[in-house]
Amino acid sequence: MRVLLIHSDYIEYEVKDKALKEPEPIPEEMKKGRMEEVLVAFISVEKVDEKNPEEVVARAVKEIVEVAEQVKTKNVFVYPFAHLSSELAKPSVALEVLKKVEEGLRNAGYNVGRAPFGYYKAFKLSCKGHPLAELSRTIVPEG
Ligand SMILES: Nc1ncnc2c1ncn2[C@@H]1O[C@H](COS(=O)(=O)NC(=O)[C@@H](N)CO)[C@@H](O)[C@H]1O
Repeated sequence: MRVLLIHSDYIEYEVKDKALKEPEPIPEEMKKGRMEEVLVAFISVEKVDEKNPEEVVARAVKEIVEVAEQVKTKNVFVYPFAHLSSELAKPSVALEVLKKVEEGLRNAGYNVGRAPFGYYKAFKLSCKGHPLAELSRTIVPEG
């Protein structure tokens, strides 16, 4: 799994077209979204993660919580992003993993948003620019 973490004043997105034949079914209210004072986590789920998705989810939640504590935000936005890796997991696995990361962060007490999976989306992001505002993590299952 590749994670790009951007501490932002805001992120906003708008769903455009389908990027997959069968994207995640979403309610009308998920077609646009915005979050403020937020740690945005752009996540590419990788083929290697299919070996132990549970482990990768647990470690991703831990890494994201650590950064959220450092930058002092309780708001996290999970953004499915297929461009941080050339070895992507198949969409069915990727969506499940992303939903579990969202759930894990919520269980850790964070306000969590997530962008819809399998769509082309327009987005605007305002990076805060401080020394910890741009970080990345690579998580590979050991087990
Ligand atoms: N492994 C993955 N990790 C994160 N997001 C993914 C992954 N696979 C698919 N997606 C989601 O599905 C969308 C399309 O994925 S994609 O790989 O870019 N494109 C496609 O698969 C098709 N356009 C055929 O190439 C991405 O924008 C993202 O929302």
